[in-house]
Amino acid sequence: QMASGQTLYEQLGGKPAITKVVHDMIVNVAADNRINHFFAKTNIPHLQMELVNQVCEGTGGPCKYTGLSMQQAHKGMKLSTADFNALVEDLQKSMHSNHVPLGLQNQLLAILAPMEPDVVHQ
Ligand code: HEM
Repeated sequence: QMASGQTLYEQLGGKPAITKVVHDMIVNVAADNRINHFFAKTNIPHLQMELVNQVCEGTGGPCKYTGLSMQQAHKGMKLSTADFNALVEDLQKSMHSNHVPLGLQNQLLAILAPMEPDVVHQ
């Protein structure tokens, strides 16, 4: 998405801002009893690094996501749409507290939403 010649990556504030939003989302997930059990054995710094690169690349930034496919990454977790929506809420809370404008929030969510079929019921 280009608006006023800027990528969504640039409009979000680049890698520092994306790193902050992803970090605070993970903090929200850790406090979210609906879904935090899924992350009990997860290497959180690694997950954060992968997520930042994924969001950076997906929004037009100069990064390369090197992790697993979304289907592979969530295989065997048997995630539901409710789990997916809980994580999205935790991301929205993070974007809100980091003062990401609603239009940009919705653009990022529109990039993530199509991944749902690869994440849930795997
Ligand atoms: C659009 C939504 C989502 C995206 C973009 C996403 C992205 C990712 C990425 C990039 C990884 C790292 C893959 C790797 O290590 O190579 C990952 C791992 C993981 N995801 Fe997601 N994810 C999403 C939804 C969810 C949901 C809804 C849950 C659970 C409620 C979840 C739980 C996990 C867990 C537990 C891991 C770590 C697995 C491990 O310990 O290695 N994800 N995800």
